[in-house]
Amino acid sequence: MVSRVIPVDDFDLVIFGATGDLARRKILPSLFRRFHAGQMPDQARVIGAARSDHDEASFRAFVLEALKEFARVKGAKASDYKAFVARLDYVTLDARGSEGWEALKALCARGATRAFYFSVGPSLFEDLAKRLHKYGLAGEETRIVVEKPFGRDLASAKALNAALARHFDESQIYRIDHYLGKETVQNLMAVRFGNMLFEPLWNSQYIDHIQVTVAETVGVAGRGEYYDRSGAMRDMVQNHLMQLLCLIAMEPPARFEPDAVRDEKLKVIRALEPVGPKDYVRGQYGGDEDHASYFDDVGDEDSTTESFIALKAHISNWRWAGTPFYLRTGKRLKNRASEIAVVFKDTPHNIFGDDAGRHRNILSIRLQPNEGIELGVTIKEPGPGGMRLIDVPLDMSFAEALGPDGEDVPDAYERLIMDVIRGNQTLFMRDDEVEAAWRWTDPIIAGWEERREAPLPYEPDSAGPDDALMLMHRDGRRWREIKE
Ligand SMILES: NC(=O)C1=CN([C@@H]2O[C@H](COP(=O)(O)OP(=O)(O)OC[C@H]3O[C@@H](n4cnc5c(N)ncnc54)[C@H](OP(=O)(O)O)[C@@H]3O)[C@@H](O)[C@H]2O)C=CC1
Ligand SMILES: O=C1O[C@H](COP(=O)(O)O)[C@@H](O)[C@H](O)[C@H]1O
Repeated sequence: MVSRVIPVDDFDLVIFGATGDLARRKILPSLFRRFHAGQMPDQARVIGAARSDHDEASFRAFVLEALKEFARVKGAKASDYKAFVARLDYVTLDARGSEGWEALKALCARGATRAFYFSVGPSLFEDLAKRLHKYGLAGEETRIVVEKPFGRDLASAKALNAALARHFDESQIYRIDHYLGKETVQNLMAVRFGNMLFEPLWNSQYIDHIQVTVAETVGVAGRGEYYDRSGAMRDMVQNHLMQLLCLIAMEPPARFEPDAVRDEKLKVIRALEPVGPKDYVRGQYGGDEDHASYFDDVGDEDSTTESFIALKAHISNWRWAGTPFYLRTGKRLKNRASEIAVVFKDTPHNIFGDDAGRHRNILSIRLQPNEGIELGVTIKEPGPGGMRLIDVPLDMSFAEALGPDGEDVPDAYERLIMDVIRGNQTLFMRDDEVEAAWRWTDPIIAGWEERREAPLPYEPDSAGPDDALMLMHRDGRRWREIKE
């Protein structure tokens, strides 16, 4: 089965920060993949903008190098790469000054769909918005894409929302959370709302608990300065894990449309109960002969920033009262594995007796690697040996479902950038959603800061601090293994 390519309108996409890490690793390779898939209209252009001095030719050469490193596209020929970079322009521009803006305006004068991707540090977001307005580039046809972090607390997020709102309507602002662009995450909605099978059981009457794990093997080297000011709570929980929790917990929206979906997500965030110190565990990775410690990576041995967090959240509403959501994420863990596990309750009565063995149904939604969805179902062990029960997976791996041409699942940025061009905000966060997420997160962080809590050390290549295991053990539950 080959995935369908839905054409988009002609566009000019300006990438502010086109020489930066995100542009090289994600944005430009994703655009190339869409180009190679035939989704970029003939006239569509990508315009890089940054302070670095490039002319068109040197920028194209720079992008070619980035694509060689980061865009592995099956079947792409040298001529495809060349044809793609022929669509690129470059403007040397300072977000804080006047250099380059008239040239950018001239390049954007042709009336195609126009999007500006703010792939620069957040301290420049307001400068960019102001100048887009000043140079007449903020008209209603314009869309802006804003990268994370969107604030570091409620106050800064509100200030940023207000600054953008001075120049753009909310319908023009695309706050990106790349987790929403992941194929499996969108499939979570398809599975929930496209099947009769799950939704009747999707509540605290049938679901014992939910686990969300986003485990990374990488440390914070290279991003230490940013990370040490953020920590796992701000870097991952407030945004990515929160979005996953919303999609699992929300009520069915009336339609798969931006405000219908975002209204439902907002209700979930607003229904989250406060989390006290007994319900979270923070950790920080140590080092060994093969790995630098967190202290080494950030260059500060007094840092109390967490590189791991596990917490138990409750949603106070009819659907979820009594079903805990356990979330954990961390760096330098034993495997890179992200999964949502929906653990159903035991059957109300065991007709087979204790000796037969008993298994719970677990719906596992694997975000990465090996994207797919697996449902653990209890069956009889084959053979004449009596009624022994075993757990077998009903497995839907996306690579298989997509067929030989679709083995590499599209990158989240591919989907999200095309949604910007299509003008579809469904998978982007609205201002009130981001603020509500900070409103829940802030007191948790303020609590540990007031109590001057230091994170617990954990071994590299482990599952995090042992206390994180206890968070579930004391409830008579356990984390699923972090395995690739
Ligand atoms: N890298 C990643 O994996 C991720 C990044 N993000 C977010 O994306 C954004 C970009 O991150 P990243 O690419 O890593 O950052 P980098 O520091 O690698 O790149 C920053 C870019 O901004 C440009 N820039 C800096 N100052 C100015 C200025 N005054 N005027 C115009 N351009 C300027 C730089 O180019 P020059 O010096 O030539 O001007 C460069 O192209 C940040 O908000 C980050 O938080 C979010 C998720 C993941
Ligand atoms: O936004 C971020 O996400 C990455 C993890 O993204 P993934 O798609 O590789 O799961 C994380 O490493 C980074 O710290 C964070 O800023």
